[in-house]
Amino acid sequence: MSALSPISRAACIGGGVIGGGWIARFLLAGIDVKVFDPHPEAERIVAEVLANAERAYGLLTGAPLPKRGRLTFCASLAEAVAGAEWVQESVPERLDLKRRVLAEIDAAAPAGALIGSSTSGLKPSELQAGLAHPGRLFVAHPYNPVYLLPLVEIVGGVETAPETIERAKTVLDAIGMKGVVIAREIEAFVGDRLLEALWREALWLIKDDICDVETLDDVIRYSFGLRWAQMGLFQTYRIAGGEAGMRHFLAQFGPCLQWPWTKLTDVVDLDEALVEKIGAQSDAQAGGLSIRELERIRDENLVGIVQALKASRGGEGWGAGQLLREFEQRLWAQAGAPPVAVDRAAPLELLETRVSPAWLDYNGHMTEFRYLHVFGDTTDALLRLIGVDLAYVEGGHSYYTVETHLRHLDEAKLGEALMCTTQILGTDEKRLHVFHRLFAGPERREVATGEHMLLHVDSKAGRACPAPASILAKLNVLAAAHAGLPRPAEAGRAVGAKARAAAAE
Ligand SMILES: NC(=O)C1=CN([C@@H]2O[C@H](COP(=O)(O)OP(=O)(O)OC[C@H]3O[C@@H](n4cnc5c(N)ncnc54)[C@H](O)[C@@H]3O)[C@@H](O)[C@H]2O)C=CC1
Ligand SMILES: C[N+](C)(C)CC(=O)CC(=O)[O-]
Repeated sequence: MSALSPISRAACIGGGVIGGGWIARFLLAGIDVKVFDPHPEAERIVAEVLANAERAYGLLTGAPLPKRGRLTFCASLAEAVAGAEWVQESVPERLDLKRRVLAEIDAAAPAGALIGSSTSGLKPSELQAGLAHPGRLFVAHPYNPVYLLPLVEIVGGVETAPETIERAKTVLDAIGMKGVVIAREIEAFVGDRLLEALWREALWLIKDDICDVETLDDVIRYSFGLRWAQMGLFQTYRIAGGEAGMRHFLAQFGPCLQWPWTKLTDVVDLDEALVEKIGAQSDAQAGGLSIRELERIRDENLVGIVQALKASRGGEGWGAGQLLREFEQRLWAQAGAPPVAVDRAAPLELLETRVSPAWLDYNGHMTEFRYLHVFGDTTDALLRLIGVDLAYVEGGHSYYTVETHLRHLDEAKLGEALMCTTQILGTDEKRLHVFHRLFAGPERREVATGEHMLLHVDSKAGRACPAPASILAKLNVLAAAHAGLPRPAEAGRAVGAKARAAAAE
């Protein structure tokens, strides 16, 4: 596969919550990562974050991700940054420490390397002061978990070169992230300005016993938290203004800002009593779940939300879901044909995926139409194998499925590995008759079969037509290899009538 990213080597300095997330993000984009973190348990911590990230990606997408990059832990910062094209600093949020570490990075990194800081609020101009090469330093402020949330605020300081910002954005966009360039540097940029305001107000509400932490979180997650994931603030309020939109909203609710509704500018005193109060309420709220367990629940929820957004607007996608759709399209376009032997007398192993949270129904298992989804993806893999790829489809021809027979044999549960095989039952110049078997879990239980008849079509004319010799030649190799296989006993049930009629046109 051709490279997904314009870079292939990154260094991560600091491998904690955010550094670990960056490491996973880079590795899963096929980028080799060298890490320096003096913490004695850095390798274990990173391995746990990476395991969660791989699990989340398995749930997030069935698109063919590039081969995972190589992870190396280094004994020194200089060793880690040697050869790196992007160095990401994620050490604790202290100006003196960051300046010292960034100076070391600047001295040791290759001349062309980009240097991003994960700082949540320190201005890039303060971070780059005194560096020998300040032009390549910028803030790349991500959101936790970095491997799932796509946003990175890109902030340049007074000495950052415009070309640095451009290059950073290009790399982030290529690996499925959304690099948003912040026009002017301020402390805490945009995201944390907003979050800090909410956070300050929340602390007052707890201190003043207006509610406990669980009630406060419920108020967010059952209401505006759901809205924010898909439309942010201003577009949400535009709709809340009714038919007159934003202007009416401002006229009606603007004056409230002068009322004593908020305490925003006062900072609560986080004394021992308040820290203990919040800590105890938070412990009770967690109900015994560990941080790693909470992370996995969070990740499943985020995956479900992004997938719902991917299905929005009739499948075009919206917001973070549209970004995922576009990323997956690039992955599929680069994927090429699946790496399988076409002349073996055995069903083809064309697809491996996992049961995603968004695929479950009220019975707690994979819902019925997702079986067709998986079989459809398998058919697409078969089509790419015979040369029916995106370019072929854009050229005006394709195969359309005209008849399907599904059999549901067993349940597939959340997160289970799925594997699909395909046997060619018959072909001619217009028809392609296939039989898929879907297996779940490590023991490969057969959970479904799908029998499908496809017709080669001229998509502009909307009618069946013979496939060209180049496609038929590949198809015939497969069909010949499968000709000696026993025909599945379940095949042939009421499949074929519609296709026969259409093929005869
Ligand atoms: N935790 C969060 O939600 C977010 C944090 N950030 C930013 O990311 C940065 C890191 O924060 P976290 O990952 O949360 O902190 P953390 O405490 O989880 O991780 C910091 C890591 O840096 C390592 N470290 C300390 N000194 C080092 C040095 N000299 N060289 C290399 N590694 C060193 C520590 O061993 C630790 O593993 C901060 O600037 C923070 O503001 C940004 C977005 C969100
Ligand atoms: C708390 N925080 C300031 C470190 C948070 C962030 O910077 C972004 C996030 O992930 O919420």
